[in-house]
Amino acid sequence: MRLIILKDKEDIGKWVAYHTAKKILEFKPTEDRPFVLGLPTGSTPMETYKNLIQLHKDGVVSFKNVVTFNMDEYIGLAPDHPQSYHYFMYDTFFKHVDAREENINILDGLTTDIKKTCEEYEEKIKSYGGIKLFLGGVGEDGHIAFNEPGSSLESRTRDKELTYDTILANSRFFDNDITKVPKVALTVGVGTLLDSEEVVIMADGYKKANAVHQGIENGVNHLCTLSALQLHRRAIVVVDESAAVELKVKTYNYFKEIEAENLDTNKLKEELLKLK
Ligand SMILES: N[C@@H]1[C@@H](O)[C@H](O)[C@@H](COP(=O)(O)O)O[C@@H]1O
Repeated sequence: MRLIILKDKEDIGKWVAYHTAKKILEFKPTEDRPFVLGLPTGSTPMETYKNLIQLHKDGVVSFKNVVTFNMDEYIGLAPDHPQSYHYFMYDTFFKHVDAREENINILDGLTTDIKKTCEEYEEKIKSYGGIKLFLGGVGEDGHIAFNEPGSSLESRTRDKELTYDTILANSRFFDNDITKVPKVALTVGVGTLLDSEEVVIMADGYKKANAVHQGIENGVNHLCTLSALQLHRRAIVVVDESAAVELKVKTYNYFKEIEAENLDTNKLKEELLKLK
């Protein structure tokens, strides 16, 4: 696992956007051979989307031949509900770039057949040969997507009951009223994420520091599904200084040192522009 420690959330957004655009450009996607990208919602990836949109506007990257699969969706929220992940994705990202409707995949929170919807999602991912790059955030308790503590590390796309902590944390998007937060969600599994060719998880702020510590310095454990990334061949965790405060000085120094060449976002952008 790589750990990239950057100054702040703005830098995380740049780093992850440049990294993502670089992967897309290197892949040279076409209609018949699209780049398959896994996408998250939440406040953490906002900066990444902002930077990806700018790169698109500057003519650096196109999403025309990028097929996307979103991580999760609340059960019971219609796509036009402002807090649904459908709405978030269009509002935050898709409507600002050249993504094609037929290439966008988001779990249907209004499905009447959960099992079928989840199986079809997995099948569709497979039909594209799997996900090249899955971006994600992390919950305060270390969950990735909606894989709450205790999720099987082999789990696939399914419905998942949300913990009280997650409901409480997400109530900030629902007028701080926990009764308005859906109690169940559809989510890709830990196994689904681990099957991706590369996974990049972002975390910023002190509230995520414990999750980062548990996920990186402790053993693989279903109580912190972020830690499952230790089993992944190509996992990158990108954090800011605040989210790194609970790491041991030794761990912090080690990753700062071995990644020293890879922390300069201006340099990353220059490298990206050379690929254009
Ligand atoms: N299902 C989402 C996760 O995918 C996200 O990583 C987490 C953190 O959200 P935020 O980035 O807003 O802190 O929230 C929700 O639980």
